[in-house]
Amino acid sequence: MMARRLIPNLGQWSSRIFGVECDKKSAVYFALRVDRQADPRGKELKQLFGDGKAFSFHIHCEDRIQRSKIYELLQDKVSSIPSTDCTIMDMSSFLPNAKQSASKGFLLTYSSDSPLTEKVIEDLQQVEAVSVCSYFQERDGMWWQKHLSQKGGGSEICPRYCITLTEKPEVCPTVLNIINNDVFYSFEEAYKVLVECRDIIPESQAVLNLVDQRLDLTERGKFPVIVIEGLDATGKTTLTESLTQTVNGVLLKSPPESLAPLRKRFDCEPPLIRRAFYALGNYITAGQIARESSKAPVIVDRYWHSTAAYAIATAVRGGLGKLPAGGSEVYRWPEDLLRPSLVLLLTLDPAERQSRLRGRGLAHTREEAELEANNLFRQKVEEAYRRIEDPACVIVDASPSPDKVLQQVLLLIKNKCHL
Ligand SMILES: Nc1nc2c(ncn2[C@H]2C[C@H](O)[C@@H](COP(=O)(O)OP(=O)(O)OP(=O)(O)O)O2)c(=O)[nH]1
Ligand SMILES: Nc1ncnc2c1ncn2[C@@H]1O[C@H](COP(=O)(O)OP(=O)(O)O)[C@@H](O)[C@H]1O
Repeated sequence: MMARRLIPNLGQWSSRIFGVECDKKSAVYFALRVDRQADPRGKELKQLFGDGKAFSFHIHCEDRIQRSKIYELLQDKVSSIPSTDCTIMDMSSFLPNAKQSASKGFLLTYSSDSPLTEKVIEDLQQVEAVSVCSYFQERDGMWWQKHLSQKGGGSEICPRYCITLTEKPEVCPTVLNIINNDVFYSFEEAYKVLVECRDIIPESQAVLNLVDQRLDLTERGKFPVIVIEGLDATGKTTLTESLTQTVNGVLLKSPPESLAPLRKRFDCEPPLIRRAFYALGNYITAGQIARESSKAPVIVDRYWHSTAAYAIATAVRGGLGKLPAGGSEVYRWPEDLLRPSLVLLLTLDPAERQSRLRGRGLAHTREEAELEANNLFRQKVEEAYRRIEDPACVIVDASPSPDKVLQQVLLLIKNKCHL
């Protein structure tokens, strides 16, 4: 007997809002409606759902670790359909109160019959935590959302709800999702994620042990703390090493060496887990910065800007215009994380960076590969870097020779940190 799918009751759904990111520029929002009056504004829904078939997939799972794993499965499944057969759009479902983050999913529309698409829909209906809905318009002009239950075994329960266009919510669902799901704004929030995934990722306990042994110092010492940020192959390693020697400083990096053996394991996890790992790396490094900056200048190779910029650029689908505007709360520095004296962002034109990357060797991580394959992702990372505040990055042109870049940086440090 197939386990009965938990179809959310109307109470939970009656006020749900669905946001569909239709393309790089716009989104359509609709909500379930209790009354059943035809909605003359249905033409946007007609455009959204098209003349063919339309299905949405959402995850209903209380456990956020499981939810993040199932979302990756869902993403793999829907992206296995050739784009010639269908249109896939990001869809989020959320309750109007701004505190609750959205449940991420997809809207799939297609006109001509495609066995592969039908197979994917069939397969996803078998995944208990995935809620599959179809969308159709009746002769009276009303649009309906119908929940599809698993085939076979349980009896067909197919509740359906009227839907109607609704206004764009005050807080965009993707921003809701970023906070403490993709980017962590406190130590406790990141720590909780690793505790929750101990059962499925045994290495989490090793990370938690290292984090528990961290230096719980949060105050910067009397010497300057300079963070060097930038995309891969902009020259961070070269500059941090020469700069550390020149100022007789201490070189640190995030994630710290102690987490290096575990990094590969967490780099292949969903964003929720991977970012919590990197966030905890920043807190370990912060303790080391606090200790070392009481004795000498500290140079850091990547820190919170990298964690936030890569996370935001990954979480926000679509173009640069979809990034949260400057000043958004997603760009704010965690209150409990040691702030550096100065953050320098090395920038380089793509062609020069490519040639340095070739000179250095192949990309190692999935993220580095993504950076090279996806110009838009790279632009979003760079733009997210620039929008992070308190402290904001100071832009450095990294195209001159290593020595000239070093001289430029020494001047900046002298002016800004009186070193
Ligand atoms: N360090 C660090 N890297 C992150 C984070 N989030 C994503 N990444 C990405 C950035 C890079 O594409 C990739 C490799 O990071 P790193 O630059 O730290 O590693 P790698 O040993 O290649 O050092 P290098 O590129 O030579 O500075 O991981 C984060 O929070 N911290
Ligand atoms: N200012 C520079 N001019 C030319 N080549 C550079 C410069 N800085 C670094 N490189 C070279 O570019 C490659 C990447 O430099 P690296 O310091 O490893 O960058 P990152 O740490 O940002 O990935 C290396 O082969 C390095 O020798």
